Parts: sequence; C-alpha cells; structure tokens
Amino acid sequence: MPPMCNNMRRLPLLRHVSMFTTRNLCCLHHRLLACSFAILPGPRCVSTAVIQHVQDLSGPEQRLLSRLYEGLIGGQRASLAESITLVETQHPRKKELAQVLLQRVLAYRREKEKSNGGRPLAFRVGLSGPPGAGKSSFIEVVGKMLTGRGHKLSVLTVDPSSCTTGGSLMGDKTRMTELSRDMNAFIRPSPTSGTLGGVTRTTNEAIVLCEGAGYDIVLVETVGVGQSEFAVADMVDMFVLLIPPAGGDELQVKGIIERADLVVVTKSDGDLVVPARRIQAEYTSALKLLRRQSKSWNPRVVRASSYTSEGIPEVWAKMESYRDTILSSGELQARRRAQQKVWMWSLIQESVLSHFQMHPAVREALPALEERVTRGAISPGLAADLLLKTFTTS
Ligand SMILES: Nc1nc2c(ncn2[C@@H]2O[C@H](COP(=O)(O)OP(=O)(O)OP(=O)(O)O)[C@@H](O)[C@H]2O)c(=O)[nH]1
Repeated sequence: MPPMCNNMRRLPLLRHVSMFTTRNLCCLHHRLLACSFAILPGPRCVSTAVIQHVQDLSGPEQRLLSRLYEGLIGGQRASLAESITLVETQHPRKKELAQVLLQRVLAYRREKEKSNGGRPLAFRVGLSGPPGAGKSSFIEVVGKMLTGRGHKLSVLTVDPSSCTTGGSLMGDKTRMTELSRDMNAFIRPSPTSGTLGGVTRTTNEAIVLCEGAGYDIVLVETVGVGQSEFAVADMVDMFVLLIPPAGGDELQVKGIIERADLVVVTKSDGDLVVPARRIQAEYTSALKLLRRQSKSWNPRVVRASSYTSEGIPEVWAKMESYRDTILSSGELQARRRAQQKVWMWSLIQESVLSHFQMHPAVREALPALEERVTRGAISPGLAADLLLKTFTTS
C-alpha cells in the first residue's frame, strides 16, 4: 500500500474530503495532503488539527459537498450561491462542512494556478466610496463592458450596517439591474447578520469560491463607512476609491485615501465636469503627499462618467496596467501572502475576544470593574489586568 493511503487512514477528514468525489481519488488526496502540510508546521499537527476539526461526514453530507463542489467548479451559479450560503451560516456543523468545501476548492485553485504558470486565477478589486458616489452605476457600466469582453465577473458587497440593523445603508433599492441579468456576472449582496469580522471573513471565503467557479474578476464593494473599507482593502489586489465631484464628505474618505491604488472621480459629465476636474486636481496633489504603498505603482486620479461611459475604458486600462505591474514585480503575490497572515490574526483576535467576553467569570466581574473604572476608582490598566487574571485562572 502506498504511504499516502496509510495517511488516509490516519486523517479521517482528508479521507472524507477525497471521498466526496469519485474522480481521481488518490491524486486528490495526495494534493490535499501536500497543501495541508504546506500550511501547517508538521504532519502531527495537521492530523490532530484536522481530525479535531471535523467529525466523520455522513452520507448526505458527503453527497451535499460533492454536489456543491462539482457544480461550483463546473461554473454553476446555483451551486456557487448555495456554497456562499454555506460559508455564511452560523450553524456549527454547517460551518465545518463549509471548511471542508473550502479546502477542496483551495486545492483545486492551487492546481489551476500551478498550471497557469503561478498566475492568480482572478483579479480582486475592492471598490469603495461614500453613499451616492455612483458605485453601483459604475459597477454596472464597467461590469457590462467586462462581460462583453469575455470576462466572468462577480460582485460581492460588504455593508456592515446590514449586520447590526438587519437593514442596509444601501437600502432595498435594486442595484445593478442590467448586470444582475447578465449570465456572466454574479452579484451577491452583503449578509444581513453577523459582526463586521464575521462578514468580512465570509467575504474572503466567498472570493475563493467565486474564483473556483471560474470568475476571473472579483469586485468587492463596500459602502464608505467605518472599518469595512479597511477590511476590504486587506482582502483585494487593488483598492479603488470612488469620489463624487460634489457633495462628497471629505471626512469619509480621509483615512482610506491612503489605501487607494486608484481614485476615480465619478459623474464627470455635463455641469459636473468642471467640479470633477477640480476634485481630480485636489486629490492628485493630496496623493503626492502620502507615503507610497507600492514600490512599482503610483496611485492615480482619473475621471469617468457612468452616464456617458466617458473615461470608463480608460479606468479599466489603468486597473489592468496596475495588475500587470504588480504581477511582474512580484508585489501581487507578496500582498496576497501578507493578507493571509493578517486575516489569520484578525480571526484569532476576534475569536479570543469573544471567548473572553463570554467567559462566565469575566461576565460576572465586568459590571463592577467597569463601574470602578468610569468612576476613576481604579485605572483601566488595573481593571484589564484583573479581568485577564480572572479569565486565565478560572
Ligand atoms: N451625472 C451623473 N450622475 C450619476 C452618475 N453615476 C451615478 N449617478 C447618479 O448618482 C446617484 C447615485 O448613484 P449610485 O450609482 O446609486 O451610487 P452608489 O454609490 O451606488 O449609492 P449607494 O447605493 O447609496 O451606495 C444616482 O442618482 C445616479 O443616477 C454619472 O456618471 N453621472
């Protein structure tokens, strides 16, 4: 018996991951082992972690995962949508199944990238801007242009307000109506529950699924509020900021401008051309004062109109030029590697914090300590030390 089959006995999860497709079982298993070993310190840790993570898959679970995986890599939109629903779930067992599916898709993606000469399967672009900046109009026009050129485009939306309120900052209005009817475009709105951390995690995972389903351009759109833009900037290859020529709240774009690889002044048509030019000049000067994020790319400011389509092909040309530049300099790959680490740590932070906040002894001690801190009776540092001690000792 070859050594990998022995490993298969020791690693139930991997056996089940392999079993949910009958095609090329041993080869897949070998690949999964290889990729798992590549990301974890050693075989012992891999087997322990994986075995502990997912118990045996039942027959129906195997069939579900098999159906989703085959449908997904076959490019079926329904399977992609169902797979994203699976990664968004709060149900503990389904969460585990989602991880099995993701590992499979990751292994598939790695193989495809290898046969693609190491070139990433998709270009990930983050789009942000204050409400009303013209994001959905822009995505609609750019999206239709791209699908017309033979690309497959997915649009994922991150709207943190929908998590806390169940409603959305973007409202219930139908956005990107034409693009949503385009068979080469896949539009997925933000989940309406969970924390920002949870939503950004599932968005990261949805990106992987979209790439597995053959979408070569993934746009991640976020509304211009709070931390969501920074989270999105940390999960894409390129971050594009959309600014309207009038009525744009300077404060809203103040911090995030530093992360922009491209700034697009929108609505540059009719009477708005003059203010759009002024804003373009202002942001061009402002960007010169900022520290460069990339060794090989200087952020640019361009103007475009979704009404007339003027400037739209040029915006995409800039985006392609950015992608080619950072791909050939190796920055794209380095950026993705760094993002993986950032994400791992942000997930750990969120999880540890939630364990801390849910801990019974911490919950019991918290109100009194908070009260003493706000009264000035003890310092915040001492209160934090006491709570941490409670957490670690009880
Ligand atoms: N003149 C002009 N108006 C535009 C253009 N693009 C969008 N608008 C208008 O600007 C308003 C906001 O556009 P949206 O595309 O909905 O903007 P958004 O950023 O997606 O807005 P939210 O959904 O609120 O985040 C709408 O009234 C559009 O008709 C454009 O290129 N030129």
